[in-house]
Amino acid sequence: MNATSWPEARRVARSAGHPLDPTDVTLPEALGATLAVPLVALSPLPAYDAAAMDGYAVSGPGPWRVTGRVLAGDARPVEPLLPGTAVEIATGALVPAGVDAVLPYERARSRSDRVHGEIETGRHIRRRGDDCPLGEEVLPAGTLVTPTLLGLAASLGHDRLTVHRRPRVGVVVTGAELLSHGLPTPGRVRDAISPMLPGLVDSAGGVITWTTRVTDDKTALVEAMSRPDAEIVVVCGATSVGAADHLRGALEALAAQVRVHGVACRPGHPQLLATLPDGRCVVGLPGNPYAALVAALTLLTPLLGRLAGRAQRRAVTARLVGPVKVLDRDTRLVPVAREGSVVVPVGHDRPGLLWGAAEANALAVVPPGWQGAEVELLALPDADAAAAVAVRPPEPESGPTPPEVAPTGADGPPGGVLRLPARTPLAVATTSEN
Ligand SMILES: Nc1nc2c(c(=O)[nH]1)N[C@H]1C(S)=C(S)[C@@H](COP(=O)(O)OP(=O)(O)OC[C@H]3O[C@@H](n4cnc5c(N)ncnc54)[C@H](O)[C@@H]3O)O[C@H]1N2
Ligand code: MOO
Repeated sequence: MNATSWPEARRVARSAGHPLDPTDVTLPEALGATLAVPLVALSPLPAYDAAAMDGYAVSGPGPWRVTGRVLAGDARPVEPLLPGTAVEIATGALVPAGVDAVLPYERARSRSDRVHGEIETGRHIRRRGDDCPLGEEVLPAGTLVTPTLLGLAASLGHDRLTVHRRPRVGVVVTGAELLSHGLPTPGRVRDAISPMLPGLVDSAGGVITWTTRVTDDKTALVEAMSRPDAEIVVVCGATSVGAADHLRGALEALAAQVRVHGVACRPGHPQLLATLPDGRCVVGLPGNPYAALVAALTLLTPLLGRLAGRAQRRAVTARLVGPVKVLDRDTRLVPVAREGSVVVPVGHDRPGLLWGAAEANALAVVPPGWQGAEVELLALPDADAAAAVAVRPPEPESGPTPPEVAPTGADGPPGGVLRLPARTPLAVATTSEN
């Protein structure tokens, strides 16, 4: 196997597709997608001269005679103020013409209908367009739509946003030994990859539209991968060279162009990336769950980010402190936790074990022969990100709850394809692609 270097693998993944078509969606639907056009101010901000404090809007030198009251939301036109007069005004209310300043209640002394105080011309008035002029390009295309961006878009007068369509991901889970629930038994293990994929895919800008489990059989794998309704097919397991590992054979049968044929990294060595003749991409994740996570962050999230139209982010780096086994030829991906200004390895990072990664904030990228202190970090979607949540519309059901696959794979339906239930609506993490 001629393994691609880790940085090159990510570059190839990022360039293996193009941003998907723009689509117009409501603000809530846009959360987690990427702006396909710049966010423009449809209104100046503020949209009108507005009071910034509760108090008196005054005209000319004081003392002032109070002639009325303007509250926020008052739509009736207010007469221009004459010098020597004032109106009581609420924060956010439209400031009448002729006003020189707003005098906050705390600074005002009032006697009968007269008000006294010191003013500074222009003080406590937010002038129309002061914060943002009409037509300003506020954020560029390629910006991730976050909860904050939705608030800003609403302030600027948007009801809908033009975003890139989210890339659809189909998942093919291989492995006759896999259980989808209950305790592991001799020869049987729990499928640990499918549960982590929806969050990873969502946080990178995509959406899983179907999940299928296949027995260890090349024809079944070819059939599952031929489903056209996803831009990316993720195959879990079957990447290696064992008697039951049919991914490479299936790709050959499908006349796929393999672009990454193994990556010089540990774990995650056998991961691969291929393009099918119709343009769909296939990402092969090794069966060992931590290796699958590494491969997802190496190949899948950059590809998703590209298809989702996300601008590429600058690498985040940190000083790595603690024992790390550095390899001669391979990049190591090490789960780390932040401790003050540095990151430290958390351990528990064998290829089959997600314990360390589940404790970590990020994976540190330790290049071959590394001697330095700084490392690149790949952020892991975390609870904070998951809390910035949108509930996506339910995805199409992909069939009834499946039976478990028998160890021999012989009890599956004709063609060996078993359906897994579609995932339920998901808490969406909005971290960017790494
Ligand atoms: N002769 C060689 N054998 C192996 C090599 C190699 O280079 N030469 N590479 C090893 C490495 S590294 C990895 S990683 C694995 C990759 O294996 P596959 O992608 O073919 O996956 P499987 O063989 O199906 O499974 C490997 C391992 O992972 C468990 N598994 C599979 N799927 C899941 C899942 N969804 N959830 C939890 N665990 C899963 C499976 O039971 C096996 O234990 O190959 C090595 N071998
Ligand atoms: O490198 Mo494998 O990808 O260790 O588990």
